[in-house]
Amino acid sequence: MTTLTIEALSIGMLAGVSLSLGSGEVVCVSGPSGSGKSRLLKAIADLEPHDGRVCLDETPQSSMPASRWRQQVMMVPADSQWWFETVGEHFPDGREADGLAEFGFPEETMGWTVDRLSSGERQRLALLRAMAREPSVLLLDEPTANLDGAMTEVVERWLMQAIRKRGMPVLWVAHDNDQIHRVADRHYRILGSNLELVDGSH
Ligand SMILES: Nc1ncnc2c1ncn2[C@@H]1O[C@H](COP(=O)(O)OP(=O)(O)OP(=O)(O)O)[C@@H](O)[C@H]1O
Repeated sequence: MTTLTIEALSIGMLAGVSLSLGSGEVVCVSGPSGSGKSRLLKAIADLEPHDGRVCLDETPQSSMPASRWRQQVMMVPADSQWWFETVGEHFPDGREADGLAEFGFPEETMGWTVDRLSSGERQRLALLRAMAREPSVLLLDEPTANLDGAMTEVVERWLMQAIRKRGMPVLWVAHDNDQIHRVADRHYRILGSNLELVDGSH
């Protein structure tokens, strides 16, 4: 059982955000462009300085080196970063990615160079790469923004199965209400400097 607790977190325009996510729970956050969704995820991932407290179970973010925290509380940004020449070098121990075939990739994908990837391929491979590192918590920033309807549903199903099986708390930034209805256990909307619970989502 893993729990992520956020207490009185403030970053940018957002102030005093408090949230608790239980094992296998998906909490969606939506809000207008520029309202602070990505910055909220970055603060929780310890990628941006912020006020307030974030805890993984009983362990505060402030007590752990940022690199170790980020391995456990892993953010998958909308624009993923790739450092090596080939896809396979980004996967731990050269391990084959679970879900490769399901996401429509041929076996030789691990040998592909990163610079040939389309935006949708990058997005799917970034999700597989994150899951291969076995984080305790997942922070997803519009994980299907570059995918068509059919692939969005494949990726959603795969993610939901993995999230429930591994019991990961997940904060999922989304703008599509249909997707939010499909995946969210709870839905918050950013209104000004606050997160407001959307009616009927709990
Ligand atoms: N490091 C930073 N310092 C100061 N302001 C920042 C920083 N990073 C982002 N901002 C600003 O904070 C606001 C929120 O940015 P953020 O990227 O979180 O928005 P968002 O809700 O994710 O938007 P979108 O849906 O367009 O991706 C924006 O006005 C942005 O310009």
